[in-house]
Amino acid sequence: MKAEEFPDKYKVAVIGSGNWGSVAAKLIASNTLNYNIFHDEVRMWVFDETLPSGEKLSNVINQTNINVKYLPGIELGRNVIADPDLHTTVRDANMLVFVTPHQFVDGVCKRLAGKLRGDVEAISLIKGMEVKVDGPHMISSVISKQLGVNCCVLMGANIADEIAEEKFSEATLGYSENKEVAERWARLFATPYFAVTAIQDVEGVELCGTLKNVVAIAAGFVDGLDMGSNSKAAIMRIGLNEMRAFSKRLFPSVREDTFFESCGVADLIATCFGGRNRKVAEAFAIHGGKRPFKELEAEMLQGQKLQGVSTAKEVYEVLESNRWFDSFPLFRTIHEICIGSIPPSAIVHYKAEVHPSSLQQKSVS
Ligand SMILES: NC(=O)c1ccc[n+]([C@@H]2O[C@H](COP(=O)([O-])OP(=O)(O)OC[C@H]3O[C@@H](n4cnc5c(N)ncnc54)[C@H](O)[C@@H]3O)[C@@H](O)[C@H]2O)c1
Ligand SMILES: O=P(O)(O)OC[C@H](O)CO
Repeated sequence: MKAEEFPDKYKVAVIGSGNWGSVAAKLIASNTLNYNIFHDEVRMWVFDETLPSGEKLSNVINQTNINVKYLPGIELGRNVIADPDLHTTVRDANMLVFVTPHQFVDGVCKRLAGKLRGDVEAISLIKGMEVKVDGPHMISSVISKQLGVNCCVLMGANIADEIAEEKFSEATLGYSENKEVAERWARLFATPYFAVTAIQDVEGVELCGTLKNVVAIAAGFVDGLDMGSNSKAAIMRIGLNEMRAFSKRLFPSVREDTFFESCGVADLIATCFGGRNRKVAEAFAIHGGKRPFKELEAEMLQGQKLQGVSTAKEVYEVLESNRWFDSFPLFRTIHEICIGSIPPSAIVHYKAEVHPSSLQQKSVS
């Protein structure tokens, strides 16, 4: 079925083919076959690479229907077509799913600007933010502004490998205005094992997904130091409070109940127990902070990317430029540990600091 033969049907393209990108393509591909409103074919952009066998990853995906590097052992669906060319991937599409690691999205958008259909809707599955000279920018707004498109977000307690095996999980779809568009996205993703709830709070949903990766780094430090469950629970509680306070300072419109959706407390729990950020941060602490994250990431994740370390830096830059350090001691400490300024054990000592301002309160005039 060619897109030009059925102009009224929605045509989906997935931009990104890592661990979560491949699972997203699998979920979507099952639904484009199920629902008549979508074209069957799902084109997935592959940032191509040569495998140890000498073959191109995109060719192997098309021959085997499996992303052998980022999601081995899982069939994506025969209607998923891997495409190493970004422009042919999006050429006919009017539903674009962005799912690259966050550090690459700016470059991808620059290449796409002016090359899209006029009726494009976008959704971001990317957990991260960008800090530019004029301040922080959520990834959905980078996509929105650079491409002139509306952009929803989909976040949640979604460890990709578990969803690939069709184990039940939930996700939160954040939208700003158009409920009909949000419902179309929900229909594209939802399956009996992947429950999607749409809420009108795009910034809140995206900030939850972004900031929980920073807290997961702290949870990994606690695990690496073998501090036990009480310390880990304390770090997660303090982290959730800082997530909420930071989100509300950036966007006062962020809704309180968003933190109780899958994108909030549930993703925090999933990531602090089962995620890659936790795992690599644990190794960092076991090595006493002596082996840099970049080295551990390359060794342990085999091409998959951490988001929490760079997000911790981006959050730190926001705290610094706004003089917010006093209100976010955990976020501040996490970044300082990541860059080696203080040891991993500082993760539970930051609260013991005595600030000059607290001493002043006791002085008698
Ligand atoms: N993996 C998960 O469990 C999971 C779940 C939910 C959300 N997410 C989020 O989804 C986003 C994507 O994560 P992922 O797991 O699909 O990716 P990943 O961690 O598997 O990253 C690897 C991908 O990055 C690509 N890449 C490498 N260099 C590139 C470049 N210069 N330009 C463009 N692409 C390049 C690789 O080709 C590969 O597709 C992240 O923001 C992540 O936080 C991940
Ligand atoms: O593996 P992580 O730490 O990147 O986390 C994966 C997902 O974001 C969990 O929802």
